[in-house]
Amino acid sequence: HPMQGICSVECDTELTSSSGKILIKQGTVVNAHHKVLADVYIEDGIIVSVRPNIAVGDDVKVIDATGKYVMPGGIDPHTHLEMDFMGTGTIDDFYTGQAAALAGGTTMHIDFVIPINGNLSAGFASYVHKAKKSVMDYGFHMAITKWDEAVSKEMELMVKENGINSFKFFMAYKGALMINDELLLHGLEKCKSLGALAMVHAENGDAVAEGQKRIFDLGITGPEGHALSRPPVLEGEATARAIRLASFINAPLYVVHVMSIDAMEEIAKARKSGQRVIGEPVVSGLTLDESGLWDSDFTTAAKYVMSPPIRRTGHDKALQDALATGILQLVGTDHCTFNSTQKAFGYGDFRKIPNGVNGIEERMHLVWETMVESGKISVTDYVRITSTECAKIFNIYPRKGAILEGSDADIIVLNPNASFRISAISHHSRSDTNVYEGKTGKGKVEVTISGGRVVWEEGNLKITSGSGKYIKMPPFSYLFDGIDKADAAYLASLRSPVHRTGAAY
Ligand SMILES: NC(=O)NCCC(=O)O
Ligand SMILES: [Zn+2]
Ligand SMILES: [Zn+2]
Repeated sequence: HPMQGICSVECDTELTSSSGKILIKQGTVVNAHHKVLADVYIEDGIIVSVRPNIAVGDDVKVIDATGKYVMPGGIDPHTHLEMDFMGTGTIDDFYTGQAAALAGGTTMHIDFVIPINGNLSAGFASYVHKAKKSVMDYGFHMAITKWDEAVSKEMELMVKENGINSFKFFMAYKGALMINDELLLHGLEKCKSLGALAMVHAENGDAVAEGQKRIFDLGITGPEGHALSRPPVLEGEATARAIRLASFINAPLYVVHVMSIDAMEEIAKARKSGQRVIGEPVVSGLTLDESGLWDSDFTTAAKYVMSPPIRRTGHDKALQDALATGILQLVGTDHCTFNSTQKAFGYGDFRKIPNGVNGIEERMHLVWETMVESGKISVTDYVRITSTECAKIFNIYPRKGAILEGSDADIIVLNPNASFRISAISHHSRSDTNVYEGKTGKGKVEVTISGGRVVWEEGNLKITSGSGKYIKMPPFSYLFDGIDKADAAYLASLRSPVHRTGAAY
């Protein structure tokens, strides 16, 4: 049964509730650009009105948000639900993963379609099937794992017909998902021509394989070997290489799961020079350090294995500061959950521990605690880095990522005076562990509204399998504005070499 492993969930089989009328009263409505004391009125899944003192009839459900923040639901740009990976499959599917998301205030996520034997259409069809049980809205990125004419043609199809506007290139996972520089160059060219965003997992996969052998041969076989075998320098190198190749092509670039100072500084340097590079830190990198990997208990240590690895203390604070100052732009989770039985596949050989950690349920609370409660950023910036910026980058703003008239009614009510506590006992993921076990903080998502339905209230989930919609994401986001002009200026400048323009020069 799909409810298995989900705590306090009530099945709502009546889809009629989707056309409910809701009034959220007296809250502080926060958008990325502005916050204001106002009411929000919702009908048929859409925000109809945002202004003070909205009067309504008895048929409207009223939510009192006095003293609370009313914000766009979170959008998680980076998840892996029901993904086949490292000889097993992630334990959260589109039902349990999304249930967890809604309980934590996230109302949309973008998952990575993995092609089947390099075939994009087959991969897409398989993810369409997996996502049938969705309980909230979702979009897709797609990984590119090989290159030929068919792949190039299919990328076009994915963008023009299937609503995909971003492709991920894995520079690591040698012998599995990894691509080489030649493929990355082809991919960048193709992405640019389609108005699709190229994303990279930036680690030097050849060096990682060498590092793994070196550490294993030294007799270090436990989870700590994972961190030792792929140090920050390998993330910095690949990030720099991807950035330079993107500059050579003059294509925008999105670096996923930025885990180290080394990678972050490459992004900072490129952005300072005017290059369009987006950096996505993830909650694990922002709030954890590698000490868990040294736990003497294998099950505890193995749960922290993800790639790039969670780093030594210091990287976390530097990533927080980079996020606060705009060097990094939005926060993901890389939710890629395996239970302790799956993690145990790597007992005695850290190279076989399935890579990935949880976070889809915890992101909104942990970012609030780490960034807002700590005084590092404003409430409006919180909305920007958890929702609005993602909607803009993937070209679905202001349908998503805003509380504006006409936007989708994906909304959370956060009580800044209540507190949260994270535990595998009470979380909604199917996993039996949680890398944030025991973390507490101020700020609690008390209500989640998804597509105009109240799905999370008073600690209860009320969700309907199949109610989530696939959100098609159109190409040519703001990141592509002016790219053609820069290209034209570069071409013209070739005639007078001393005046050559372009980031690569
Ligand atoms: N990050 C990780 O360890 N697992 C998910 C796959 C990826 O994003 O690289
Ligand atoms: Zn990755
Ligand atoms: Zn990932």
